[in-house]
Amino acid sequence: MYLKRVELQGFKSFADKSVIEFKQGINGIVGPNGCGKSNITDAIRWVLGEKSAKAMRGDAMTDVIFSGSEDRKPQNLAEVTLVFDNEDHHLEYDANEVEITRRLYRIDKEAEYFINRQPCRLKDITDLIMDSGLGKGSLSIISQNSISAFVSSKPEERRVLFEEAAGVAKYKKRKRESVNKLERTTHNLERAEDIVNELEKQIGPLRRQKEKAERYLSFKEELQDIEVSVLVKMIKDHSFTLKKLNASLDELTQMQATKESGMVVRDHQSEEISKKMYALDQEINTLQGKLLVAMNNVTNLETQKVEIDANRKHLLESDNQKHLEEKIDSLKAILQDVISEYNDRVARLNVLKEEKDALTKRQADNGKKKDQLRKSIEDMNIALHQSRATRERLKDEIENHSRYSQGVRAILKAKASLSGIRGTIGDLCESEPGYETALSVSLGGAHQFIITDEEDDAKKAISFLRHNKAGRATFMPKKTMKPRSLRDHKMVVEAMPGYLGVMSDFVNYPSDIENVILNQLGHIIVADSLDHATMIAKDIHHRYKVVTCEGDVINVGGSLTGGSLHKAHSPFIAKRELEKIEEKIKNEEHSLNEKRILLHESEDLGRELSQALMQKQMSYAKLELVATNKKNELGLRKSEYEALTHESVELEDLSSGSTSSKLIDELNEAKRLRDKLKEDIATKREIRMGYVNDKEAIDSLLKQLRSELKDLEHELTNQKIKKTKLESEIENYLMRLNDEYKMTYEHAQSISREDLEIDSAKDRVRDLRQRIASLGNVNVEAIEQYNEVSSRYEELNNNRLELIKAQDSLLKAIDDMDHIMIEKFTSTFEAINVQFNEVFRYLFGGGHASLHYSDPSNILETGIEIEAQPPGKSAKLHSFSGGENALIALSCLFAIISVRPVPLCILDEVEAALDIANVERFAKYLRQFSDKTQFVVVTHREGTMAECDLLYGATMQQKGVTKLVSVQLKEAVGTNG
Ligand SMILES: Nc1ncnc2c1ncn2[C@@H]1O[C@H](COP(=O)(O)OP(=O)(O)OP(=O)(O)O)[C@@H](O)[C@H]1O
Repeated sequence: MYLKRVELQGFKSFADKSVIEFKQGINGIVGPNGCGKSNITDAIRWVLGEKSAKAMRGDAMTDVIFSGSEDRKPQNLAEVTLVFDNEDHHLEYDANEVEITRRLYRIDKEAEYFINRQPCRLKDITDLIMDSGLGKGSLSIISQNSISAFVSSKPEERRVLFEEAAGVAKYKKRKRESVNKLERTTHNLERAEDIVNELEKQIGPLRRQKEKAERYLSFKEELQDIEVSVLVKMIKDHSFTLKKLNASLDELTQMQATKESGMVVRDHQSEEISKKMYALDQEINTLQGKLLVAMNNVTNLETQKVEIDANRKHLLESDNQKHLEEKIDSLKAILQDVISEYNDRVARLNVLKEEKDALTKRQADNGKKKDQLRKSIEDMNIALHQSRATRERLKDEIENHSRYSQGVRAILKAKASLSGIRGTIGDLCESEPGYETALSVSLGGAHQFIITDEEDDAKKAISFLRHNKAGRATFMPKKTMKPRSLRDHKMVVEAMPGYLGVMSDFVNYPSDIENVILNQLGHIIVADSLDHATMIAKDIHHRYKVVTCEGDVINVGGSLTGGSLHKAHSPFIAKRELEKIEEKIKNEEHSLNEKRILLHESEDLGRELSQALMQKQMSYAKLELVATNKKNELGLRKSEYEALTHESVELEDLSSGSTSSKLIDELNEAKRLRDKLKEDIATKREIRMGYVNDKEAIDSLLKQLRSELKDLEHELTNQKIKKTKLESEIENYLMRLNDEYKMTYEHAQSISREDLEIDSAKDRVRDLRQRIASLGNVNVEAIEQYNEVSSRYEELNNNRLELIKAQDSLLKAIDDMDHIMIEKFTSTFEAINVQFNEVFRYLFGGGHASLHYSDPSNILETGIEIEAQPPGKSAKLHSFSGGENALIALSCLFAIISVRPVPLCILDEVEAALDIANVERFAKYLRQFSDKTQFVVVTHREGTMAECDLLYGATMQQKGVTKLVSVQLKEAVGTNG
């Protein structure tokens, strides 16, 4: 490696661009004082990284910029480039030629550095030349001043040269870096240890808190897992029991109602029977009065007849023949009476038969009527049952929202625990009669939209649905919703045929939700027919929806929707249907009651008819016996008559020829009346007896019913208490699910465990609750805090261990470097020491010199002492002459170069103080080393010039501006001269 070229511009006295080519060997620069020779050495030192303005012989670094002369203006920029031949790659740079440039601007004092024209940092330059022999402290640039100061300088200052020669600068720099690093590492380690200690203090209590929190969370988790399942199971069991209880309650209520209505009916029946019995008693009394009269009448008539019969008997029994005619007449009269009585009985028998037949027929007719009534009551019962089932289904649809989506149902169920939920549009409004279908199609699915008080209520409800995975719902905060209307089109449509109004006109709703209703329905037109609807829609350019009462829709934009509507899907239609079915049930119940009354009447009549028939049959049988007796008597009288008259007579002849006596007719009539009254009284008594039995049966039934009803009421009260208890327990379980676990029952069901044994699960819940309570205050955040602190602790502890490792390896590296440096330094020092003595002896022509460590115990920092004894003199450095000092310094310089050759050495008038003989010796040394070291020598001495391979003469042809020209030795001597 050697310096090929120096290019300067604007640097000190080099105002113009100057290029100085150098060769290997010895390059001399000569010229008169002050013409700028040393500025070249300054330029080289500057590029190689000099940072001291003083070393550059100025006050500030900008002093290196050409400051102007009489004829030239100052310049703003100084730039110097050194071009090195690097074919041997002495400089660790992958190029055969290395250009190093430094530039400085006056105005902003900005410095720029380049290596091979690539911008770089100053450090890159110092790193590049380090250990190349060109670095700071090397022998590359030695001035007259430094030569003369060498001997008198401090031993420690001198050491720098030896270090450079020993090539330990690199290690020293690395050591310095390592030491700095070690300091930083130690500092960091101390800090890390402080923090680690601090964290160790925190981590213990935090760990305990964290473990407590973890126990708490694990208990909580297990508690939730079990308790949710327990609650679900309890709700399920309770609901099942409640369902059964409800069914039983329904049955009991039904029974109660049946018994109550049975009682009312029986009471009424009993009362009716009492009335009838009273009426019968009245009738019987009257009849008995009449019977008494009739019986007296019969007795009177019979007495008269007995007298007549006695007279006749007397006449017949007398033996007087002259009275035979009278006897025959008397017997004939008797016979006629018997015939008359017999005929009367036969006639009465016939009447009784007719009456009996009539009663039998009436009884049969009444029986048929009863059957018909029973049949129609049965049919009406079935119809009523169906109507009631329809009513229950509709009620269930309306009350349990079975048609609503899952999300809407979940919100309505949890309504009590959520704030501001008013209900669905479908629940809150009702249509005017006849507009149910129109309202249904107008709202569509919006009847499920949930109205809330505030927007916040809707947000909370949505987060509730999300948390419980309970589906979706649409919410309409009543304060946020904006009402809609037909605006300017209202006037137009109002005048159109078939326009009935806007949908909201036909809806009843609470006043506070008006905005919501107007938002949904305020802009929907209702028309009376599809034709009119089409016309209206066309006229308003299909801007608004038009609906008809039949449910046809003309949508915004003009599309049409229509057809039949599934009624069950509309809450409004369902409500109307419910009203209708209620009315129907009322009518059916009324008709059923009427039929039941008719049946009772028919049953009563049946009973009366059968009693009357029975009496008739008894009367008939009695009369039949009387008629037979009369017939026998008649035979007897006829025989008596034939015996008396000695002739056979036909009864018809006797009866036709005679007229019945008035008495017999009266008697017959009296007996008929008496028998009739008796029969009537008997019939009425039998009926009354029937009523008595009925009343007794009814009264005993009433008694039984009353007692059963009492039992029923008691049972109902018990079951209602049970029901209330069950409901409140279910409510309580649901609240717990909601409050403690923020869950809907449906969600809880989806995650609950089926495999739990309920009693042991309940025990576990109790146990866990106790454990949680016994934990006291728990800081759940401690887990996060502990994790943070512990990971920080771990990180810092690792860091600390890394730092300790780094510290160890730095210490080892420093130790290694110290060993290398000591080894290199001592070996180099010793070699230089030997050479120093030799060069000294040569330059001084005898004597001896040596180098010593000022502190042998500390090779790494020891200074270098010089001991020199020129021939015949004592060894005291300060007493040497200037020339001797220079010779000693040069001895050392050459000793060093001989041990560790440098590629470039710039010597600025170092031999100025030597005598001619010594200048020559000096020059010879230069020649001796010039094959390994390139010399640039600034000199005034001819002896030196004579050894130069190339000579430059510095001139100032223009005042203050240096120019360099190549000169021959003779010229050079002249120039200096
Ligand atoms: N910034 C600058 N601008 C212009 N000229 C400068 C600047 N700095 C120094 N000089 C001039 O450079 C000259 C000194 O140059 P230098 O020291 O290189 O001379 P020299 O040839 O080595 O002299 P000697 O032989 O006496 O050592 C002075 O005349 C000084 O005015």
